[in-house]
This record gives sequence, C-alpha cells and structure tokens, in this order.
Amino acid sequence: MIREGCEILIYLENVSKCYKNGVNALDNINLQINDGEFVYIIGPTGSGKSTLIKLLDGEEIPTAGTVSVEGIDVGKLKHRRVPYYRRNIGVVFQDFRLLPHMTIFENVAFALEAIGKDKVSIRRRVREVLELVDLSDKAKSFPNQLSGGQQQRATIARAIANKPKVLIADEPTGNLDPEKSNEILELLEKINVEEGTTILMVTHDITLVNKYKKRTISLEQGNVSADSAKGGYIR
Ligand SMILES: Nc1ncnc2c1ncn2[C@@H]1O[C@H](COP(=O)(O)OP(=O)(O)OP(=O)(O)O)[C@@H](O)[C@H]1O
Repeated sequence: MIREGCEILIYLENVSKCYKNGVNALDNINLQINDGEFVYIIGPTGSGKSTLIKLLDGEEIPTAGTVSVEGIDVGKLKHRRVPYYRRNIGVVFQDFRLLPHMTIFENVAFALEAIGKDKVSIRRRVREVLELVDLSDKAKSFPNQLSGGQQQRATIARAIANKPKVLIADEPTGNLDPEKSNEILELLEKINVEEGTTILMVTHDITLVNKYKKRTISLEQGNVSADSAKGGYIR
C-alpha cells in the first residue's frame, strides 16, 4: 500500500533468501517502509527477522527479488561499495559492541573518523549526540564503567552520529530490564522525531510493542504474516 504524500525509503519486491544449506529464510516477501516511519519487526525465532536486516544492510544478497533502500538496489551493490552504502544505515545490536579500550566520546568519534570527517565537526556532532542520548556526563568514561542501559544509549549515539537515514535496532532491549527498555524505546522515539530517522526495530518484547504502539510487521516462516499498516492483526 503506497501512502500518498509519503516518500518510500525501503522497498522489497518479491524477495526470497535461500541459504546455501537449502533453508528458505524469506519466501517472496513484499514490503514498503516510508521515510520517517517507526516500525517493529516481530516474529518467532527462525522466522527470518535477522535475514531481513542482513539484506537491508548488504551483509547478504537476496536469492530472488529486489531490496531497495533510498533508491539503491542493495542486492546489486558491488562488494567494494557496500561500506559506503552502510554509511546511510545505523545498526544497533543487543550486545552493545562498544570498543572497550576507548572512552564513550572516542567510541562515538571513531565512527565519524572512520569516514573521514574533520576534527571540529566530529567534536561538535559527538557532543550533540551524547546530549541527545543524555550521556554528556559520561563522555570520559569507559564502556565497562557504564550500566547496560547507558551502554546501549552510547551504541545508539554511535549509530546515529553520521545522521543515517535508517536506524536498524536488532533486539536493542534484549539485555535490559523493563524500566531501561522503556527508556531505550523513548530515546528511539525521540531520534525518530528530532532527527527524522526512519527506525526499524526487531523485538521479541511484546510488552513494549503493546505499550508504544507503532506499525508492526510480523514474520512467520519467512513470510509477512501480518502488517498493522495493512489492517493486519497482531497475535
Ligand atoms: N547463514 C545462514 N546459513 C544457513 N541458514 C541460516 C543462516 N542464517 C539463518 N539461517 C536460517 O534461516 C532461518 C531464518 O533465520 P533468521 O536468523 O533470519 O531468523 P530470526 O527470526 O532472526 O530468528 P531469531 O529470533 O532466533 O534471531 C532459520 O531457519 C535459520 O536457521
């Protein structure tokens, strides 16, 4: 369903992914996500959620069909172009993945240095995103001096430092208690609104999905079994 007046950012047409071992992780799926949306991807284990993310960030290529992000045919990208393409996409995982020997400031700055930004703009942007995630006072701390919730906020700061169009969060609250999970959700909502970032969040946490209502896409055995944007049901 194309919503009028909205710009399509992510477009999957007849996409299938069959791994070399013969597993059909995704089976002919069609999806459209507009610029600025906040979308949950839910579904039981093995339903294809991670595979969908890997197709979107260029880690895997579809066996059939087209995966398009911002007009780029991701499945057809040349291998050496993939790192450049990834600059448009921020990814956050359940297990934080901060560099332990760097401070929080350095962790965020590193993401920008890697893409050749100049020092002054790096410093400005790092301060800005640390403020956004409410970690200004932890800039000089190392990851192991932060709580789990704070570490996840730092990984979010790092993921959005380069102002990606899309932020993909794969179970970002998987290691957090309900109170910290709520905080992360509220932070992602703020980023969605204030930075205009399109957010795709994979989650098993149905309590969050029910509390902070968003478009919800359900996967089951590699198929889209429900999409609330299409009047689908959520089990
Ligand atoms: N690299 C791979 N090679 C072969 N099969 C794979 C590979 N990655 C995933 N699969 C299979 O593809 C199917 C979908 O897996 P996927 O990881 O996408 O599911 P998921 O919904 O993310 O699961 P979970 O909630 O457990 O993370 C599963 O049957 C899985 O075993």
